[in-house]
Amino acid sequence: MAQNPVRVLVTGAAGQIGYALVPMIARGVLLGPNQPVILHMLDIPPAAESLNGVKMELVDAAFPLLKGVVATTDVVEACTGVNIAIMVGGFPRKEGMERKDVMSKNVSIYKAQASALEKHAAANCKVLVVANPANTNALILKEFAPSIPEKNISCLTRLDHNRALGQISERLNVHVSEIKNVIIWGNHSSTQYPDVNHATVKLPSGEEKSVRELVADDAWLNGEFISTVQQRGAAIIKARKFSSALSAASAACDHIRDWVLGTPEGTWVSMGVYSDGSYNVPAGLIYSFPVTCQNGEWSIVQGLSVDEFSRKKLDLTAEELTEEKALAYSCLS
Ligand SMILES: NC(=O)C1=CN([C@@H]2O[C@H](COP(=O)(O)OP(=O)(O)OC[C@H]3O[C@@H](n4cnc5c(N)ncnc54)[C@H](O)[C@@H]3O)[C@@H](O)[C@H]2O)C=CC1
Ligand SMILES: O=C([O-])CC(=O)C(=O)O
Repeated sequence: MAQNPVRVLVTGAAGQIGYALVPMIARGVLLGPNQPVILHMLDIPPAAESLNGVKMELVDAAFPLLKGVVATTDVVEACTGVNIAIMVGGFPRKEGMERKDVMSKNVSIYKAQASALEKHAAANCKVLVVANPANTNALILKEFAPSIPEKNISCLTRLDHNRALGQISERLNVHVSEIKNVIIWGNHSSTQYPDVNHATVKLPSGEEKSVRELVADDAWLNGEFISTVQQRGAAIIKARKFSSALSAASAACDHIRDWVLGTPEGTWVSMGVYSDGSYNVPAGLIYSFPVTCQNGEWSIVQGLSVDEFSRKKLDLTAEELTEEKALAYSCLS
């Protein structure tokens, strides 16, 4: 029997990530090749014409899985009945703006969109926030949508996770699919901590070996590797003059797909989720942890050892998130 279509909201759909993301969703990259979808696309009125152009291209692409498109500048229409919400729309930092100015704009956007989702989305809607500052936007969304379970609100750090896999793959000359269990801890910012202490590589013999052992260069792993992943977004902006879009869209699909369909046995991924105090990370932050997913629910992987070097890095990125949270709250008052 044909499956009912899933309604997927993409905000900021006329932007760069939106343009890369909506065809991936319509092709089945998000939810698999048998799951029909209806796309809801939201943008702001100045982008309405461009948004309509994206809708025209979706029609022209004649995607077999795409059962409908709602393209709108009305947040209520956009949120109505959605099962999955990918929040890409936001206010970017512009020349001469202070951090607080950007935070203040995004706090009011995420507050308003939280209310619309809470009132109009389908029950059990899963939310992924991509727009920066992603962790704190997700936290504001959670605060202003109290009836959406905190388990259903997350932010994107899968791009950083994939970037870490990419760096190890290049260094060891092994395919990314043979590497697993890197971790991104903390904020989607330059304080994030890409951690390979539990990561392994599957060798052609079938044996699994630790990344640290195979790289055999702690100075690189504790130095250049970390800073390369932390600064990758900035390096892409320098090279392309625009921020990452195709890799961000692809990571958003990876995040939702694993959340809904589950992570493979023995493998974890990184997701920004509401901290319950695991690993002594302050409760009440949206913080990136290693998670496994089953039956549409994530759980934080417990019991991993954290050495002194890592502890400092986990704390540093938590401190930044605590400061961001305070700044966001000061914008509300
Ligand atoms: N978490 C992550 O890994 C990553 C996050 N990002 C962030 O994703 C966001 C989007 O990036 P791009 O697509 O490159 O930006 P973009 O500027 O090309 O697109 C953003 C879109 O959002 C729209 N928008 C602005 N306010 C809105 C609102 N209130 N409601 C709905 N739409 C609204 C804009 O009109 C624009 O079309 C940025 O905040 C960027 O920093 C980018 C890459 C990776
Ligand atoms: O830095 C940016 O604006 C884009 C971003 O989040 C990333 O590429 O990780």
